[in-house]
Amino acid sequence: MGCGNSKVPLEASKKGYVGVVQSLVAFSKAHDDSDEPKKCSEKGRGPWFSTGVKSREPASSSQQPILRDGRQQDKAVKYKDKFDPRVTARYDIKALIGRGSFSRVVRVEHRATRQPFAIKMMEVEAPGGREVCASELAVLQRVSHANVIQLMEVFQFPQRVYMVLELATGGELLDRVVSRGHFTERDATQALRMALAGVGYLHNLGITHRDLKPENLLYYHPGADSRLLVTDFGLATFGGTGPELPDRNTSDEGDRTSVGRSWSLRTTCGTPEYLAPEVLLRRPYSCAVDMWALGVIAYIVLSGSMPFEDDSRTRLYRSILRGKYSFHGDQCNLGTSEPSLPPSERQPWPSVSNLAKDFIQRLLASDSAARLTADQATRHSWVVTMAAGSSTRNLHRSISQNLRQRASRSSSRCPSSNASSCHASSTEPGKADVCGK
Ligand SMILES: Nc1ncnc2c1ncn2[C@@H]1O[C@H](COP(=O)(O)OP(=O)(O)OP(=O)(O)O)[C@@H](O)[C@H]1O
Repeated sequence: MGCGNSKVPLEASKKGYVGVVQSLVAFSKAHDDSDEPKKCSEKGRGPWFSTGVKSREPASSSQQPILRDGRQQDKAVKYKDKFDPRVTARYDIKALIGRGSFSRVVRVEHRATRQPFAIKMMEVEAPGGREVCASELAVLQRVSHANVIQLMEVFQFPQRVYMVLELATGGELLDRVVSRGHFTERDATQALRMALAGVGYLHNLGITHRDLKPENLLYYHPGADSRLLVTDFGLATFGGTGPELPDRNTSDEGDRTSVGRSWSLRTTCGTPEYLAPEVLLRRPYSCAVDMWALGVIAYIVLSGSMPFEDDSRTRLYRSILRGKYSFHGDQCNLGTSEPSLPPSERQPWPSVSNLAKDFIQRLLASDSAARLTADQATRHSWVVTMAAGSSTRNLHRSISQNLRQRASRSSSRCPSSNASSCHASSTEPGKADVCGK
């Protein structure tokens, strides 16, 4: 279940990782006209080799039911032809999972071990594909954490890159919220703690994700004890973490590599509803943008509605810059034509604790320097007390109702007049003049 518009892509021709796949292609052409994938047994030596299958325990086949097999399998047959035979010699393609802007993701089985994996096939030659692929690979080849999707092996050819990934079969974060019959603040903190663990790990490595949203948080398996995995590193970058740079304005037009929180990033990218104010203001920004996005995610998980939403991009950005959200409900939901629940029951916020609201407010702080870091967020009283306590207040009905209504009105979103009248200013006002330019 998705929340948000299509993403704002990486600005073209930035320095940094663009060159990685180019050099990979050049390397491949210069050294091997037969288009043979480069092999290596070790991670981290460079992007132009297969890393060899890693040994993280895959989900068992009994933990696979979420993938819808019928039509996907037919499509998989179609996509099999597009796969390089050197990949299909090793992996049996079972079903199509989904498509991204530059990618197709299929469920596969390792022919020798019968272990299930996902393969993300990326079109390197599509416009913009090179940058996205290079960013994703550069990050995936360096990470290993229980809450971050694990790269197992890579096959790289001039036109396509095949990333063999851990297979996540538990579905997206919000799908699970809806599919459960019961959802409490405690459940929310459990999910957020896992997301924070993954994001904190990335930040400690100097990586900023830049496209955190519920769709990019996948459960490893359908069981209640599943890990939650941060996925989709197409917009991720090295930088934005580490000691603050002495001169915040020295950055060139591209992102910089650096090793907490340095305001070293400049590229405007991400998904509109999740963009932090500093990104919209085109100021140098840091990994704090991920913490803002986690604030948006926390708001959605607890209410089923978006803190910032508008059909008009300009108005959406203006509300973000004004910090214009409220804990009083979502006018868009109130305005729907089939209100199967009375407004009081569509409003989870009166039932949500003040601590939870405080958590969100500290993440949705317009001043990025005041925003919680991943480590601070993990130690926030709401996360600590809810994880230890047993909150029984069931928010499920109103959250899932709101989420379903959002999904069903995706083609006819609520009138903007409603949206602009429904939010009260709650954080730093006064920045609206900057937006819409
Ligand atoms: N390792 C994985 N296991 C299971 N499903 C996955 C895995 N990786 C990606 N997916 C799913 O495959 C689909 C396509 O993912 P992909 O990352 O290629 O694109 P996207 O993020 O949906 O789109 P875009 O590239 O435009 O951001 C999504 O539904 C995603 O949840």
